[in-house]
Amino acid sequence: MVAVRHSTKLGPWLAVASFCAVVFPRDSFLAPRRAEADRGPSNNNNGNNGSPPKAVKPRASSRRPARAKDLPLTKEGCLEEVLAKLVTSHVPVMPAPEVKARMQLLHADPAVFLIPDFWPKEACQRLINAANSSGEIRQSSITGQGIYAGEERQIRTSGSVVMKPEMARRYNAEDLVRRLIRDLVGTLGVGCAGAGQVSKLLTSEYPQVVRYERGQYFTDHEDAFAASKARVDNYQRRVTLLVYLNDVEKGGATRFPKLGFQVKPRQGQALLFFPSFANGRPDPRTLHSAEAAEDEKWIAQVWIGSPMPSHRR
Ligand SMILES: O=C(O)CCC(=O)C(=O)O
Ligand SMILES: [Fe+2]
Repeated sequence: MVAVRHSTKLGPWLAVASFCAVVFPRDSFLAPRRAEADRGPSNNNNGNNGSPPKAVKPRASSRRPARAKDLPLTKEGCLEEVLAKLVTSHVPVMPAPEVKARMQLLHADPAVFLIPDFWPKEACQRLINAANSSGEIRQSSITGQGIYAGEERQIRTSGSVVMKPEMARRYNAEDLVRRLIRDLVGTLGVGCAGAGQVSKLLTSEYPQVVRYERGQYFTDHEDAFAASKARVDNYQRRVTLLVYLNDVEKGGATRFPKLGFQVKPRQGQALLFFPSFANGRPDPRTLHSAEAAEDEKWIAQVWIGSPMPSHRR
């Protein structure tokens, strides 16, 4: 198995607040630490038992909680039940009612949510413009055990810019970066531990903006760190949020080969899933990839993490 590291500086953008509706990232940071994965593509590179992943068509908004097609758990397919289970299995998610009404359940166990119209088109375009005008987009970083210089290009060929505060400020995107965290915590209620309380243990890595030019891709990988690595660093990724910043007509789908579906990028849509269990072990079912883009693709991406349970003080 190839071991992969995503290289992203960690910063406590996620301020801890009493009420999840009013959470903003902090401007001052604790000493940044490296968040590196040595967990990489597991064994499955070619989809689900050789059959091509099915496209997932976004559904129209509905006041009723959404149900995923082909749910592996027929009795647990209801959005409410999936949210209830997440509290103990992975991380609590308590979306605001108007968001919950729009949330689509793409997969029940493990939970994968799609939120159409998470961000307005104008905000998406502004973040693309900020990343573009920064001139700081570099080969997306992956280094790790067993990977030699140059090999990372075979695993991930996209370009990224890490939206650190000074960068966001310089390119007029500070409000958007703050909004990304605020929406993730305040609107989607990630980490809300009941009665509006946000877990004090969660922190956010610096958001990244990623560009895939024609032919660029990211092969099968897990976002969580190997448990051994997470224990040493006392940090594990708990939540992945991807916001698709543009419509991508051809290529660029996010694929979940073990779950048998893929998501076509639509501007403003968000994809939410949980790369590790509550006990800090990676959830290998969340293996995913970005298929090669034909049309240019832009995403914003943010990881929320926490200390490993046994290290909690
Ligand atoms: O671009 C995508 O669709 C997936 C990106 C991803 O998995 C990542 O950045 O970790
Ligand atoms: Fe990923």
